[in-house]
Amino acid sequence: MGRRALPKIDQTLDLSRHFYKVETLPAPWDPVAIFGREAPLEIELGSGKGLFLQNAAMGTPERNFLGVEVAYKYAKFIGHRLAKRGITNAIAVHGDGLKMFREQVPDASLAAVHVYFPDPWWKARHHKRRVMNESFLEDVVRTLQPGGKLHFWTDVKDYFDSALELIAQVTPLVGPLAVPEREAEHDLDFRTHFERRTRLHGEPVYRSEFVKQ
Ligand SMILES: C[S@@+](CC[C@H](N)C(=O)[O-])C[C@H]1O[C@@H](n2cnc3c(N)ncnc32)[C@H](O)[C@@H]1O
Repeated sequence: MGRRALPKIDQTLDLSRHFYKVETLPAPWDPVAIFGREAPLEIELGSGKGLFLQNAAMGTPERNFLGVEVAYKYAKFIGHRLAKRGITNAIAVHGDGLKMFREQVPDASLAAVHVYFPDPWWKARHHKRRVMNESFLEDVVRTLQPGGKLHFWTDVKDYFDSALELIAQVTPLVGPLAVPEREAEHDLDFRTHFERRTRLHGEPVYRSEFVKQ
């Protein structure tokens, strides 16, 4: 599926509290400096246009959310989206999420990791570029707190099956737990934009959830 152009953003809006670059995140890692409070932190890798971040932040105000997105214009668009709505418990970060996990996210610091509809890299010789790889999964296990969750959804059956096999092989995560499909109550009542598009096309979505014990 291709992507539509992004709506224009208001260049005068102050994004300084909602849009970061991986290199400008506080070092050492300090979510309190970003969010101004202590709260369970959830990270989404590959946030696209940011629907998950917006809905999750508004629906669970007692948690903090960080979305990392490698495409600059999407990351900035998300920052704008969050700033425009005055959301204080979510930020967008521009950069390589795999590198951020490897180099910056501390052990046992996360309540959840979310990966929704990652780029499928269809050709077998490109599968090594898939984000659900062994090294990232090791980082997920390392950075989740006990009881923390990994959420992985996709519309690509082959990616789903191979990622679940890899999770079983290389991690102690418990799952997959069943994630039932929910009826959408309004036009943006989907986990992400890609879930919305996939379901509006009448195609299946494969959902999984794992827990670190
Ligand atoms: C197919 S889109 C899905 C977007 C969104 N999760 C959704 O479901 O609507 C995958 C997104 O992952 C981003 N991405 C790919 N590799 C990444 C990485 N290493 N770090 C951060 N974002 C990444 C891409 O730029 C793209 O926006």
